[in-house]
Amino acid sequence: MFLSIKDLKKSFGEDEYKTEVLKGIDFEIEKGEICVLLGPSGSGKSTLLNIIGGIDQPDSGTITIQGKTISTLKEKDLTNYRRNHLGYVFQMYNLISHLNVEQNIDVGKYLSKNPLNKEELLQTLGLKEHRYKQPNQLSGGQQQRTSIGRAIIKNPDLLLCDEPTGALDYHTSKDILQLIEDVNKKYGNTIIIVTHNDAIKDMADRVIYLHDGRIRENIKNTHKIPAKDLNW
Ligand SMILES: Nc1ncnc2c1ncn2[C@@H]1O[C@H](COP(=O)(O)OP(=O)(O)OP(=O)(O)O)[C@@H](O)[C@H]1O
Repeated sequence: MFLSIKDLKKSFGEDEYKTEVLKGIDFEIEKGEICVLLGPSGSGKSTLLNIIGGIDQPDSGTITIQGKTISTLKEKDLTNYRRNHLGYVFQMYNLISHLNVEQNIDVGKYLSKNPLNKEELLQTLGLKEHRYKQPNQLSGGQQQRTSIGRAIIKNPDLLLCDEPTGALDYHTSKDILQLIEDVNKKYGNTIIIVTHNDAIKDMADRVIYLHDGRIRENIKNTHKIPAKDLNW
């Protein structure tokens, strides 16, 4: 199994201010799967993604990725884990404003021992003719393409996407979802997408519904459809 999560718990605050956000999460993801994480606002999706991404620590429980338990790693090993295995895509792109498209993608490249070919990736991303533009000269979709490029150039085993289409209109969202699908097909990365958009579940291999800090449903989708055919 590529990713295995067992009895993961997390709370914030103390004593009477304590909120249990994850109340015992168990699931597994196979290598190369696209997993969509759905659930109402406040159900714990981002908290779970941040723990898998090594940005936050659980109170208890284990996360194992390719046989390595990451939930007990110390800071230095956690940094190496993030650097060598993870890519992160956020709703708000988080590009560096004074760097152009290519330089922003290079930020990811420098972090890797084994980066993908940049020319080929720029082609896949549809960014070749925009490579010398700065973020403020790009549309939202082009900015998100750049941020996916930055995350994917190091060829991470695991790509974590937190509301990757949250700031985009319908057509641009579908473009970005198709790009995520292309990347998954071409490079075989395992992908977790957190979203409020229920329609995205149809392109996933696995759909997990969180509700109030617990998994309400964990479904293997055997009839997934191409991102271009999604409708909402
Ligand atoms: N650093 C923190 N300190 C205190 N409470 C937090 C912290 N991070 C998250 N929470 C709380 O944990 C709960 C779950 O938040 P989380 O962001 O994981 O939910 P979510 O399902 O991603 O929500 P949304 O869909 O609105 O982004 C919320 O009640 C939130 O207020």
